[in-house]
Amino acid sequence: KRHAFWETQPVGQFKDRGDTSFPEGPIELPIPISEVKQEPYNLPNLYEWTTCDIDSEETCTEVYNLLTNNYVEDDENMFRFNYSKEFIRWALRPPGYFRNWHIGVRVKASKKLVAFISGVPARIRVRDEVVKMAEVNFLCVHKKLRSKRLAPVMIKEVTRRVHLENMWQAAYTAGVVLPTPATTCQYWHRSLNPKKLIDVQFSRLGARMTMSRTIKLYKLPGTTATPGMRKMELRDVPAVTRLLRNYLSQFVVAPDFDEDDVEHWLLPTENVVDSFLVESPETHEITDFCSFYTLPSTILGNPNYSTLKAAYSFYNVSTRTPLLQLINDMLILAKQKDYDVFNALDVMHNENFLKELKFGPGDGQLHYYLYNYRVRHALKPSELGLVLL
Ligand SMILES: COc1cccc(CC(=N)NC(=O)c2cccnc2OC2CCNCC2)c1
Repeated sequence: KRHAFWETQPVGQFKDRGDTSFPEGPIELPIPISEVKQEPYNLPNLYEWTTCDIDSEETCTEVYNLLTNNYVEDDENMFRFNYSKEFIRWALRPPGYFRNWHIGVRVKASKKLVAFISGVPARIRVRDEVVKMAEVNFLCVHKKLRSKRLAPVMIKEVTRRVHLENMWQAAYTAGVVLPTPATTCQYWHRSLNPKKLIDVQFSRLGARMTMSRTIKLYKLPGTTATPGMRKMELRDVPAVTRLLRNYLSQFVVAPDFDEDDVEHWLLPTENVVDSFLVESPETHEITDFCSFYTLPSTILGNPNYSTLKAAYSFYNVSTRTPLLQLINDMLILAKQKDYDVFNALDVMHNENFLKELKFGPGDGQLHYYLYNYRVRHALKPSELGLVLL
C-alpha cells in the first residue's frame, strides 16, 4: 500500500489537493505536553533506542560510518553522500539544539548502530507567520534492515520528542514523492573538473564534443573579478544578518535568521561551509554575499577515483554586484579550492544564473515538505528561500 504511513500523518493528502476549503496553516492544533506520549515508541524486539551524543568522538564516528555506508545514493547507485564528521557536528548543533533529537537505533545484543534520524530547531517564516519547526534530516536505516518498517517508527519517535519541546511543525526534503510536496525543485550541476566528472560518469561528453573542447567550455579565470570580495569574518555577522534578512523577506518560505543563526550557519568552517562577501572599497558597506556548503560523495566502483568533491549553493544575496558576476566569482573560488562540481537548486533567484553560468540540469528532483502545515497550493521553487543540508 503506497504511503500507508503518510496517510496516517497530519500532512496535506493527495486527495485534498486543490481543495481550497482547507485554510493555509497548521493541520492539527498543539496539545498539552502532558498529553504527549511520554515514553518512546516500541521498536522491534532486537533493537533499542539510543541518543547519539555527537560531541563524543566515538559516537560521531559511528554516525559518520552509518551514513557513509548506508545513506542516500543517486538514482543509478553510482554515488553516495559522504557527509564529514565536522559537517555532521555543524549540521546537528545549531543554536538551541536538543541532544535527544539526535536519535539512533542499536542492536541490543551487539550495540551496533543500525539507524539514525535527527531534528534541529529552526524558526521558519511561512508568508507572514514565523513558525518554530524541527528540520528533520539524515534519516538512515542500514541497508540490511530495509523494509522492516523501521523508518515510520523513527519518524514517529522524532515527532514525539519534538512535541515534548512544544513544537508542532517540521520541514524535510526527499528525492521521492510523498504526500504532499510544498515545493518540487530541480537540481543543477556546474562542472568545475569536467575530465574527472566524465571519467566517473557523473557527466557525459556532449554530442559532437571532444574532451579538450569540454575542458575549454568549463574553464574559469584563475582569480575573481569583484573588487572588495573576501571571506566572511565574525565582525561581519551583524551586516550579513541585515543583508540576508532583507533578501529572504521576499520569499514565501524562508528561515527567520538572527545573528546567532548567521554566526552558526554562515561563518566559514573549513571543509564544511564557505562564505564570502563584497565590502565596497569606497564606503566599506557590505553589499553582497554568497556561500556554499561542502558535501562530498563517495564514488561507488570507480578504479581511479573514490571521492567527488562537491559544493552546494547555500545562501546568496546580490544588491550591488551583478548576480552573474557574484556567482561566477564563487565558482572561481570553488575551483581554486579543487571542487569537482558546484550544485544548486532552482530555488530563490538561482534560475537567473543557472543556464548563463553553464549549469546543466541534474537527473532528479528534490521535494520539500512541511509537517502539520498546509500550504494552499505548491509553491514555485522561486518562492522558496530555504536550503536544507
Ligand atoms: C553526486 O552524488 C550524489 C549522491 C547522492 C544523491 C545524489 C542526487 C541527489 N539526490 N542530489 C540532491 O538531493 C541535491 C542536489 C542538489 C542540491 N542539493 C541536493 O540535496 C541536498 C539537500 C537535501 N539533502 C541532501 C543534500 C547525488
